[in-house]
Amino acid sequence: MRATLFTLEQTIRQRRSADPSTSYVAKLTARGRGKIAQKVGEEAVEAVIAAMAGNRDELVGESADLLFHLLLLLADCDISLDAVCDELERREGVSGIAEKASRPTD
Ligand SMILES: N=c1c2ncn([C@@H]3O[C@H](COP(=O)(O)OP(=O)(O)OP(=O)(O)O)[C@@H](O)[C@H]3O)c2ncn1[C@@H]1O[C@H](COP(=O)(O)O)[C@@H](O)[C@H]1O
Repeated sequence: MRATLFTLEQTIRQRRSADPSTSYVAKLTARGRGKIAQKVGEEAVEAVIAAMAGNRDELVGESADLLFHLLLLLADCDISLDAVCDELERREGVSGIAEKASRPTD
């Protein structure tokens, strides 16, 4: 999975400057960060709807759409997938319950 996402990240970075008439990545990039962010939100909602409907095939497809558009947004913000993976690795073995309990209270 990680290799697939890294390959897709590279493809996205290469396609950002392609001809928008032949590249969806270039076309959406040209529409601006707000539009890319909006697509991430839409795909997330579609994934949630598929999950709640119990539609596994739909959820797989919408999850792929979501990951693709998230990578596009990260590329637009010049944030590498490596940075996100590093953050996830930093969290490995730390229970979400324990982490939340250790936060300073306001
Ligand atoms: N993984 C994907 C991928 N997943 C989804 N999509 C496109 O994302 C778009 C999302 O479709 P939607 O119906 O949600 O959106 P839309 O048709 O733009 O509709 P509106 O936003 O206008 O309402 C579709 O055009 C899909 O084809 C993708 N387009 C490209 N890739 C990868 O990116 C590479 C480069 O693509 P190009 O830049 O198009 O060459 C490809 O080789 C693929 O590996």
